[in-house]
Amino acid sequence: MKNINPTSTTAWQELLDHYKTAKSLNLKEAFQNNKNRAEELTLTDGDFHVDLSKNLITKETQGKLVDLANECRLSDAIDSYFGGEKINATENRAVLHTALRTNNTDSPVAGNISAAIASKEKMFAFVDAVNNGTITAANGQKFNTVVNIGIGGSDLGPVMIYEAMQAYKNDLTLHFVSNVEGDHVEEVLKKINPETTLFVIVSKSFGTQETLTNSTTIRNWFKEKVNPEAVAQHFIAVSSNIQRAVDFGIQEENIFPMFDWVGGRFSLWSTVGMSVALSIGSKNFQGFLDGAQEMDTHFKNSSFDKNIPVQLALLTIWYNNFYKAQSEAVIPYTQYLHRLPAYLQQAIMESNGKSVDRNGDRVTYETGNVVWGEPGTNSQHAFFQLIHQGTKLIPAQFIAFAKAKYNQPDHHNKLMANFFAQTEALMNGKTKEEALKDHKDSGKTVSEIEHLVPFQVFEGNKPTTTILIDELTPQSLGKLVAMYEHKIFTEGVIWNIYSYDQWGVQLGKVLADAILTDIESSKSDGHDSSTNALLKRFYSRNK
Ligand SMILES: O=P(O)(O)OC[C@H]1O[C@H](O)[C@H](O)[C@@H](O)[C@@H]1O
Repeated sequence: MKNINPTSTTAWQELLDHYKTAKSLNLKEAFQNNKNRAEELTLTDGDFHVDLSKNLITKETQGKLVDLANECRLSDAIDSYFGGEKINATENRAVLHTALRTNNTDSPVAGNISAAIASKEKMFAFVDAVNNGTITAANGQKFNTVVNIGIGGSDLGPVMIYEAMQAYKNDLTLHFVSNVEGDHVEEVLKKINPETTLFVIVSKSFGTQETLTNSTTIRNWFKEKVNPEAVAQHFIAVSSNIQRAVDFGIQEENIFPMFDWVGGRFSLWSTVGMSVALSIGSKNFQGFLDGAQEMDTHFKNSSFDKNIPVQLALLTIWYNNFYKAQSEAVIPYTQYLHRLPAYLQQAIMESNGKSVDRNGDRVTYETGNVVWGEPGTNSQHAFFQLIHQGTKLIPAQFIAFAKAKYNQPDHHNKLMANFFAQTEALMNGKTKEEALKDHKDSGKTVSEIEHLVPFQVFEGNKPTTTILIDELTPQSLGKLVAMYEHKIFTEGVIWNIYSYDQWGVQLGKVLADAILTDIESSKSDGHDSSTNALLKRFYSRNK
């Protein structure tokens, strides 16, 4: 991939100029002045309807942002991405999570795709056998519980999908143990019957402290509760480090390989999805992969002005680098997606939280957007106040599904009414006149009204993107997640950073190990005075 500093492009300079006038865009007026605005700024792909028109852009802005993508050679970068070039240059690896969801082996990465298919088939054979009772617990009973032991990409994706796919799950109950906190593991062990539980240890490296600590504790507990011989039937592993998994005591046939060309935070399509596949069945898991493939095709083949991930990424660049927005919100209007923001936090912030460009130089512009969110309508009763009336610009993506899973029209209509009302209200705000009107016949005095009105005026003009999808299914969920993956990729290309390493996380691991050695010998004098005092306090109170 070419190393192009985005700020040195002509398009960037033009965007800087354009911003001087564009920043006074008033959305309400823009809609009044252009009856076709919604149509002109809406993108569709099958069941996805993505309305960008309530954003602080015009067709001209969009054109200039597309020029930026072209100058940054996004097209070549997409070819390198799907073509298996080692775009994760600092780790000398290709980035091929897209190879996990295609059956088309007529591709420059046919070898990777064939390996992915073989590994998926092994996973599906196991999933089907557990689901139909061919593979059983050591006592011959059907497994009724699965515990996924993993962290980061080996946890957040599977949890998010499991929660999202509740309407598709079978009678297996899943639990997730991720945090190294002993209390987390204890709380899960309290709820399960080891005799009918399958434990899935998920660790790409099989070297992550939290996962190995939890796995060891659970295995010891299991040996005591059941018997040591039964470990072979009750513990399986997903890893790219087969040897370490074997050394841990997992039978080789129960190790499901993953590949070094799939990054942890993009691995939910691989055998990392084992627990989820067990719970929704292989057919639904295949639907999830198929949906992602639909988005891959859309991303590869659509012109940039009609390309959903590209346009979403360009909006992020526009707000982040020109409006200087600090964060963006993702608000799914369904409880099923309550873990989507947490999942996206890793995918987005671990990928693009970088301050060094591809030449190894410190960037001179903002990268990596902060992302956060919670489901609507709950979040309306929590942090929406700040989006409506705070001082910060928080562009928000609103996601909803036209069709609900259960026939509760009263609920669904109310949910959707809120969904539409919020983006409209964020855009329109409330003028002084409108606020005054609300007090008509209120019985309040003029001075009481005048005192209140300034607090009840909303500036409006708050940007939102509406993503309206037909229905939450394995297919549409896969498509949605892939949409964000390609958005992340596009941002990384334009920011000229490496999106697929995470050296900052490694540093945290090393430092924790050093302090652990101190804690194990009750040492509290090797650090700064704050850390030394905190260690002392911990020793004295942990009794
Ligand atoms: O799957 P593992 O090798 O155990 O890694 C788990 C996690 O470790 C680190 O936190 C990485 O930054 C994550 O990207 C990864 O998902």
